[in-house]
Amino acid sequence: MTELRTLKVALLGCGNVGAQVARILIDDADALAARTGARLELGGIAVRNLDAERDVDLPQELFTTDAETLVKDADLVIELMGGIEPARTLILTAMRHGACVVTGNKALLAQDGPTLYEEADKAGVQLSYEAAVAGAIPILRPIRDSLSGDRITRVLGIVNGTTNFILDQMDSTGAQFADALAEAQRLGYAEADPTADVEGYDAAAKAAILASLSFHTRFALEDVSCEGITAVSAADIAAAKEAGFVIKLLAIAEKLTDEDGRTGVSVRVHPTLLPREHPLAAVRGAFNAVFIEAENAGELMFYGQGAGGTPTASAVLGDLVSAARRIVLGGPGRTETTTGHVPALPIDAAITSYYIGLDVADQPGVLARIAQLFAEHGVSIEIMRQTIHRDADSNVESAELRIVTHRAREAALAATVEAVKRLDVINSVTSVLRVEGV
Ligand SMILES: NC(=O)C1=CN([C@@H]2O[C@H](COP(=O)(O)OP(=O)(O)OC[C@H]3O[C@@H](n4cnc5c(N)ncnc54)[C@H](O)[C@@H]3O)[C@@H](O)[C@H]2O)C=CC1
Ligand SMILES: N[C@@H](CC=O)C(=O)O
Ligand code: NA
Repeated sequence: MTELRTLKVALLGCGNVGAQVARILIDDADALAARTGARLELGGIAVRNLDAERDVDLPQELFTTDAETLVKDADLVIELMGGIEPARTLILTAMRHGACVVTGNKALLAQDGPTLYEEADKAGVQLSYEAAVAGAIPILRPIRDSLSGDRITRVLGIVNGTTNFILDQMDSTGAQFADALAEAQRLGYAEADPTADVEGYDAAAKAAILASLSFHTRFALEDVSCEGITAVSAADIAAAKEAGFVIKLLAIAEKLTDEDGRTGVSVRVHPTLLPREHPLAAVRGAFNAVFIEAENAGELMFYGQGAGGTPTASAVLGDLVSAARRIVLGGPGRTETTTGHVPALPIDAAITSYYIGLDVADQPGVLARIAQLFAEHGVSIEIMRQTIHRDADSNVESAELRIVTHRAREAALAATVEAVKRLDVINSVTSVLRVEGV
């Protein structure tokens, strides 16, 4: 049998994902070599603290605090430190020294992707990041390769495991937000700073990557309209449940034409009501799922574990083997194309439905006045439900109104809500959430 060549792998970071990647590289070395056509030798692991406790038992001699020397001497570099610096500089150094890079760092890609893609092109190396979006789910490669002969029109997905876990726990067990978040952190789903998860920034970074690959145009974080789940209350979840909906944090990227006839892409992240029978409503715990609509393929759905050390390591290893195979064959291949030039549209151009909860005075004519305001703004009502409450002490009656609208422009919906707030019969607007799938 011919001797296989050896490719040197440098690993940066040994946390939730990095430790699992190191374990698989060592335990499955023979199988990986057979699939790659080269031996993938783990040359070193850059860490901050040589003596830190790790999830996995790894040979101590692999650890180093000198990440720079490690990347300069590698054929393949895996960046799993997270954050912007020093990850950015180390990736650039690795590529300038001829190494292909695999990363899961969506925050860095969303902030400074173009610099990294340009450097990869210039250096003739591959930059792969399947782990950065929806963890283990193969989603970027299908968009980039399998669908490269089609035109994607819409991407809709649950791409953050932590927030899906929290919303699911609140929906199914009545858990408090803080307890559900602590459990997600314990299970290794949450980012080092969970603000990125609960405020929607992590999903927004993934939405920017999905939109860029789907529409062949570079979209940055600032092109994404972003709303997290911190304002979603237990009352919102209970009201949604009673009306037959579930609340999910969705990332949406879709091609639209705005009121001026300009075609662009609306990229957004926000809590969304979905009918309980919608396929995305069945995505539980930290699982992720992404729907893609393409002109010729029609509807496609990708489902699996979107977070956690071991599942995410699977995506990293897939990228590593693919990059190593290309080295063996000679040539980096093409990692992304930016041939399109579609603008990012503001949130006002989005077309969606709204769920609106109102606390109103129980007087004759109130419903008619509210319905008239909706009609004046060109927003049609699909469902209107009223529940009467009587305060036992004061004996005063008030009414709780729940309205679901038909699809309309976001700008018209927002203007309707503002006008409703000004009506003297409105005590308060208790919730405003977007609805998909009706
Ligand atoms: N945990 C998950 O489910 C997923 C994580 N990711 C991404 O993968 C990357 C890694 O995530 P985790 O493993 O969860 O993070 P983590 O926080 O568990 O691990 C990062 C490790 O890198 C080390 N590190 C940070 N700066 C360093 C430096 N300057 N030099 C040496 N070591 C350094 C930290 O000490 C830590 O051990 C992040 O970019 C994250 O966004 C992507 C998909 C899923
Ligand atoms: N914090 C992220 C990890 C994966 O990207 C999540 O919860 O989905
Ligand atoms: Na993925």
